[in-house]
Amino acid sequence: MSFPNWERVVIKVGSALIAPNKQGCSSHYLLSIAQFIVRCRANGTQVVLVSSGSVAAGAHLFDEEEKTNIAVKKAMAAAGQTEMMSTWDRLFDFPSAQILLTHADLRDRERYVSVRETIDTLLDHEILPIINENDTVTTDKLKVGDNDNLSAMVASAAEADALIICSDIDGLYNKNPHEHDDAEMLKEVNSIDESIYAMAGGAAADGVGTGGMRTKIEAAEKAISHGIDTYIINGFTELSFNMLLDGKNPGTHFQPYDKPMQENVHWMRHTSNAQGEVIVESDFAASLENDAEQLTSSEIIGVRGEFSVGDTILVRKDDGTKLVKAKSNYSSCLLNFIAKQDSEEFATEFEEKTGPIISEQHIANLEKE
Ligand SMILES: Nc1ncnc2c1ncn2[C@@H]1O[C@H](COP(=O)(O)OP(=O)(O)O)[C@@H](O)[C@H]1O
Ligand SMILES: N[C@@H](CCC(=O)OP(=O)(O)O)C(=O)O
Repeated sequence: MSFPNWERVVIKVGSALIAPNKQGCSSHYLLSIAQFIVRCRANGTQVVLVSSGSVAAGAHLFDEEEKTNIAVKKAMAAAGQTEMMSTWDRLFDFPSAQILLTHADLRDRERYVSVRETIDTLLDHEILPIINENDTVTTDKLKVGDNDNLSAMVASAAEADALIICSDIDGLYNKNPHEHDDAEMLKEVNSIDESIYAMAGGAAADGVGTGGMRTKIEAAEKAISHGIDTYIINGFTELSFNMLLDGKNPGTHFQPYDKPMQENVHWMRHTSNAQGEVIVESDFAASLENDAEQLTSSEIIGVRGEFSVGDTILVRKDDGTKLVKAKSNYSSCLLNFIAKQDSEEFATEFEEKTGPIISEQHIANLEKE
């Protein structure tokens, strides 16, 4: 077998590979990853690196007892980030570039497109983008929270062919192998459902990782629905990378969808956050995916939250069933106003002039959830 015909890959590297002993960065495990990146580039495959490890790398600069403090964690990330970047940079004889992102940068369509353009431009100039979450500025509302999901969002934004998640374990097991001796590894996952999520536990309490397998499966789900081949592999061993270069699967492979979601629909479904909700009657029967214009103000029984024109909203039934996420052509203020009008004629006329509340080309269907 030979190296897959990937034009672009995203490689995600977990904290344990960068700062294994919580004593600053070590290049011990990074050498074989760096070598893999060099070989990919030599094969004509563009590489984007999503690297964790800033918190773990900066940890040794702070006292043990203060490490649970949020401000100190952010300081650890700020200090560790420079060390992590310089460790990677020393391993390459080509330039690298640092991109620090929060969820706020990705759920805003303009900023998302801007991130994508920057990644494209760096790759066109043979510069290696190295991406991490901007932990220093994030709050609960702004953050992605783990680099597994971040790497899937980046892989989608970059239109990558493959996402390779390098971890401290061989792949996904049917139960946490650190807790169950009889755990068995899955080589191939053809679809992700609740039974797959049920296998996944969190990160080890005494480890440096965040999210464990659950966030890796979330990432895989995001990536495969965009048609991206996804692997969870053991980044400690060079064999994993040699196998990938030979076109073999060294860990768990997640089969991408045959019919991937369109890029803007995928962004709405998996990256964008709903800024507000529009509630319709429980017996609302129209399929908004096929006919978005069925959502008129006369169907709306409630508007929740504040949103502006162009923001993503969630349309759900009164009984809680989620229908679609969609781009709103109206602000919450205006929708509230027309939904409260007694005269249906007024509302119909208004919408005829102003256009539909949501449009078909900006909808992600959630009915199967
Ligand atoms: N079903 C499972 N299969 C494999 N690992 C699991 C499973 N459930 C929980 N884990 C834990 O997830 C860890 C990997 O995730 P994490 O610590 O977040 O690493 P990383 O830093 O690579 O993101 C494993 O070391 C293991 O402790
Ligand atoms: N942004 C954080 C990493 C968060 C994270 O997801 O860590 P990991 O589970 O090791 O990939 C950092 O740089 O420390």
